[in-house]
Amino acid sequence: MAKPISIEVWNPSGRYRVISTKPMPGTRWIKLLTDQDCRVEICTEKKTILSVEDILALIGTKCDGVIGQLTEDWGDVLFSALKRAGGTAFSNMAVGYNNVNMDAANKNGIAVGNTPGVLTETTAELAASLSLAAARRIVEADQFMRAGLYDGWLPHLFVGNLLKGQTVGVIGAGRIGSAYARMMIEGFKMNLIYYDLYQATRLEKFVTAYGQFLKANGEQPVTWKRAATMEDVLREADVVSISLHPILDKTTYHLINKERLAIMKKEAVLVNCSRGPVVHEVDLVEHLRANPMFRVGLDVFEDEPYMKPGLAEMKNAVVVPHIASASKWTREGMATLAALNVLGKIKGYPIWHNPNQVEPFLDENSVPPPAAPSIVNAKQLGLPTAKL
Ligand SMILES: NC(=O)c1ccc[n+]([C@@H]2O[C@H](COP(=O)([O-])OP(=O)(O)OC[C@H]3O[C@@H](n4cnc5c(N)ncnc54)[C@H](O)[C@@H]3O)[C@@H](O)[C@H]2O)c1
Ligand SMILES: O=C(O)[C@H](O)CO
Repeated sequence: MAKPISIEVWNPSGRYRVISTKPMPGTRWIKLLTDQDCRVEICTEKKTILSVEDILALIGTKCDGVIGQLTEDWGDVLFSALKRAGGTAFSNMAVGYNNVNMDAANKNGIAVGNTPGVLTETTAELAASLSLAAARRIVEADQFMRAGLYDGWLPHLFVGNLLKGQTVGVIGAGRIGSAYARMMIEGFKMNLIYYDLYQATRLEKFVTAYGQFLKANGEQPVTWKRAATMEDVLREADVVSISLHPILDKTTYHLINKERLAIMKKEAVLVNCSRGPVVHEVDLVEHLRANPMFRVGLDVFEDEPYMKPGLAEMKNAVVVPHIASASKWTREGMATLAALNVLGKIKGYPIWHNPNQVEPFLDENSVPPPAAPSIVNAKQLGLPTAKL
């Protein structure tokens, strides 16, 4: 489109022009901006993914900050246009920011925000749901019922995997990976093996304490192990969940490929709620085809919104459209954090000291702290941090 036509404007006389490239859930984020002298323009175009040209037209000649989406390509073209328009702030409405070229943002002096924490539990719950759905063949069984194929209980009908006492593997035991691990350990009494560049001390302490609790109650205690290599996790785990860092670089791109799939158990479950390109999807389809008892739960895909040929036909794959953070509370909270990131930078507020603790910004009954909740390039831009 030459110029976006559908724009919803809030507080037209506001001093700072803030654009949201999509309508976002809730209205708190709009009020927080308009209360602080922002004119908020929301692009309401029906098109799902805006192109760079679309966003350039939105930015125009005067724009202080933009709230964008993970589907958009934020590189030098957009950041330099934002800079020319007088802008200093951009925030993804997402914790992951692999759609953002950080070098370009730094070069143009644009602060880049993300939305950690608020989506941790929601995303972990979806990863747990996919683990169960895949292990217990829920989607396959549902389709079978709806097709009218059920003609009575059978000993072999949709036999799946028991989770209790099995080993859950987590690759990337950060916020989401640790929350997922706790759900699987507490809920299904699974043992843990994880791989991360850093030690997940709190998670280890939790598993130790829970194991002691189970033992004191006469139950089999759960255990944990920090793996020396990712291969150890793949080899030992019955259910593996990937919950890695946002940056897709040579350490995370196609991390799960033919060779690594081959070392997994034949009846393992693999869940990906991180980013699609972490898994070599063509190799995965081949592996699913050759190993019908191997199952996968996918929220993300290598070439979203598309799936690689063959994946849709695989009965041993459960696929959902990137909905891991899709609970009402979380999505409204993500919108709030993204808006406050942009607002904080525009107003010259300091950066919040701990992006793992963003609760004070999410309490609807109080005024949020005068800070930008999470700016990922604060250090590079020399922005001050504050504990308020
Ligand atoms: N599917 C979704 O809707 C959805 C929702 C939220 C987050 N995500 C994705 O999940 C990611 C994780 O989010 P988070 O809040 O848990 O982030 P986080 O930073 O708390 O955790 C990421 C963990 O990965 C580890 N890590 C990074 N590179 C690694 C490597 N090469 N090998 C092993 N471990 C590595 C980090 O040390 C860290 O502990 C996000 O960046 C995003 O891409 C997806
Ligand atoms: O990175 C993220 O936040 C997700 O992919 C969307 O919630």
